[in-house]
Amino acid sequence: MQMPGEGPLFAVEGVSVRFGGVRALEDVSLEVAPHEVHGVIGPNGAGKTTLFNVVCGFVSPGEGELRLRGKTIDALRPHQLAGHGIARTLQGLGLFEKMTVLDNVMVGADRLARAGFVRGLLGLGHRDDARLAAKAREVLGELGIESYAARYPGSLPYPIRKKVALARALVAEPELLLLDEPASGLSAEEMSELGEIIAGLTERTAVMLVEHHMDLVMSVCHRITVLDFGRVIAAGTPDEIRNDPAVLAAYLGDQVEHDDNAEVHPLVSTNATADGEDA
Ligand SMILES: Nc1ncnc2c1ncn2[C@@H]1O[C@H](COP(=O)(O)OP(=O)(O)OP(=O)(O)O)[C@@H](O)[C@H]1O
Repeated sequence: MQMPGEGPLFAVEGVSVRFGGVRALEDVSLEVAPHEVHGVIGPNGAGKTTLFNVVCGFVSPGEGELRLRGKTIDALRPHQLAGHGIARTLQGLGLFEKMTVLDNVMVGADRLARAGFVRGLLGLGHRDDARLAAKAREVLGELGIESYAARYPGSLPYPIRKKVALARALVAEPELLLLDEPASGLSAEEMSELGEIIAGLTERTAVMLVEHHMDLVMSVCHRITVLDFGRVIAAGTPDEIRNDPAVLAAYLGDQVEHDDNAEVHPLVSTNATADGEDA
């Protein structure tokens, strides 16, 4: 595993994406250090989802490149993420409704064992179900949901389903975990628990967090990259971002456009940000 001080684990370098005439991303660069929680924020339409999709391999950048441990990743495809030690959760959780929670998580481990990157499972044949199940149970236990192992996702409350999706990503022991709006649909209490979970992940993985909820971003991220109209307008620690005039201007502009009556500071209250909708 890469250690701190060895340079970025992951880098986006000069990425531009156009959809027809729309410039969704323009010369975007960012670096995620090992064991860092790196937030990506920005007003509506800033390009966050497009950037997440580039990093997941769903969208090919027209220009620029992605680098993992210093090496360029060419033409990243979604199914190759696992082999690179990258796992993700999406807004639509993508759980298999006819499989138990345990089986859903085992699918994550099994898929990644085949890709040859599950560090704790290296050397396993993918038929070694007992060890996969033990590993899956261990991660469910860490997230406090082992008691749901035999249940089916459809019968569970949404916050539990979200944890199942997170367990499925974590079971692979990724070096980089990509989270797309993990707080959407959660109550304040659940969000604060999520914050604790994310903060606790850094011993084992770096996290790139795309998120609307400012309280969560400010409390868990070591560094934040701010997009506006597809460009990086600021990057730094939460304190630097909170006080950055360009960031304030971008959020205030967005807030005025979307809510003429809003009087709340856009970078300190979740009320001032739009909620992402889960599929
Ligand atoms: N498939 C697409 N085709 C055309 N334009 C697109 C497409 N996807 C995104 N865009 C445009 O690219 C820009 C960036 O969109 P994106 O969804 O990445 O922003 P975002 O920051 O995730 O927004 P939000 O916070 O509202 O989800 C917007 O102008 C959007 O309309």
